[in-house]
Amino acid sequence: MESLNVFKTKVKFCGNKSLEDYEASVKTDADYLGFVFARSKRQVTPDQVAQWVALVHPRNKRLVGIFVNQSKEFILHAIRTVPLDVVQCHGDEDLTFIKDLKAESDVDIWKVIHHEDESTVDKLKPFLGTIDGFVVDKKVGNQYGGTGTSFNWGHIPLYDKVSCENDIPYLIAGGINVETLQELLPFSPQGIDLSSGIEENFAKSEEKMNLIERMVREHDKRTNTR
Ligand SMILES: O=C(O)c1ccccc1NCC(=O)[C@H](O)[C@H](O)COP(=O)(O)O
Repeated sequence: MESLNVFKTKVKFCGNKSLEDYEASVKTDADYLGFVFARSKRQVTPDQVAQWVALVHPRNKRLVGIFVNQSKEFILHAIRTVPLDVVQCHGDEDLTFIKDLKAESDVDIWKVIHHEDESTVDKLKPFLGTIDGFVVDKKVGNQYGGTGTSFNWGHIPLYDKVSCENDIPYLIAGGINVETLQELLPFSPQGIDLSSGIEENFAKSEEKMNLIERMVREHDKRTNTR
């Protein structure tokens, strides 16, 4: 019988920007698949994603829409078009915006915090009690995500504490790939979120995704048997 306290690191494969990317990600054991509806080299439209999901069932995965400072009307349109489970607000959206969005939709709302220093964690405070989860990422210039750049992971315990105290999940994002994951796993983040690190020639690589999953599973096995 499985122990009740088995810990499973959540995995999100983000930035699926073609049917081929989506099909490759669906085959994995990831918990979440992400689609960037914001301006980006990975930008997709709600209509495109709706077509892919109609063609290939997402199995047991939760679908996450990524938005950066976009209108509430556009986000609600995306929710009506794609069976999204989560809206990830990846820009400078404030509490009023998130409360309005929550009032008009029944999806989970995650807020992204861009880590700068140890005080960044305080930026989460106003959102606690409203958001359903958060993602910690790294902003580079005016690029809000998908940069392949990581922040100082020594600060993860600060975010972990907020997550435990408020009983909300979080993912660590930014610059995670098959090499850097070795340095990240000792911090035992609750979940990881990857985009550039699972690409090869700008397409999702099944090989990289499988390797990432294997590394995470081995880490979980070690942690759970400690
Ligand atoms: O992936 C993008 O192009 C992107 C653009 C603008 C905002 C967010 C974006 N991605 C959202 C994600 O959740 C990524 O997984 C996260 O930023 C990590 O990206 P990476 O450093 O490339 O792994």
